[in-house]
Amino acid sequence: MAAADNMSLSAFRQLATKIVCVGRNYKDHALELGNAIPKKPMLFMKAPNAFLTEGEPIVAPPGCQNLHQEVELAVIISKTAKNVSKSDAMSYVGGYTVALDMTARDFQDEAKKTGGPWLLAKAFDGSCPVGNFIPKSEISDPHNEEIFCIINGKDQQRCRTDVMIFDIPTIIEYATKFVTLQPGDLILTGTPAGVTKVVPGDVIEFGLTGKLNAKFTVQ
Ligand SMILES: CC(=O)CC(=O)C(=O)O
Ligand SMILES: [Mg+2]
Repeated sequence: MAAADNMSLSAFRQLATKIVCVGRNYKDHALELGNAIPKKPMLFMKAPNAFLTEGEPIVAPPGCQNLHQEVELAVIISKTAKNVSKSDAMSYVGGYTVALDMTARDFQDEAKKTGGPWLLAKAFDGSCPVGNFIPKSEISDPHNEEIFCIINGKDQQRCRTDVMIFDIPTIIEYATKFVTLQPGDLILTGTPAGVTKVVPGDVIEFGLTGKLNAKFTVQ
């Protein structure tokens, strides 16, 4: 059995060396922020210092005035993956979770203007709250699920995963040409429309309909 199959959330969190994130993978979200639709997967990275699990508060990075939530289906890698073909890609998946790609939107807007990197906007400590581990066997088709995000009891994001622009095999094939993925690494597959500013006291619930619910509070 591969290393990350059937493991607990805390085990994969300990193994993970990185979180690879796909940007602009849902047309409606790219358009809501005035971005072009990408022709190939747009990748950036967070480090394990970004992980938050339930019970830990979401905290904006110093100086951020516009913190946004982005709910995303996350894929957990089960074995070392380098130059993986699309046809083999799903055998490298050990399970799933749902995560928030917390984004300091003001820092990101500034970086976009100056051509600077997104590190402070996307990879600050605690920028990746994650839900529980969902074993691969519980999801027969990750492109036929619904992700949701509810803020203070109100639906904020809800979308089926079949509309993602680049599917999971395409993302794994593309990413592993450049970056070796290790067991426990996460791929965040991008967010649909509905990102918004969150402030201290907000309660963010998110998950995969019928399969996962997670709840975090902004401090
Ligand atoms: C514009 C973004 O912040 C890209 C991103 O993270 C996404 O999920 O899309
Ligand atoms: Mg994102």
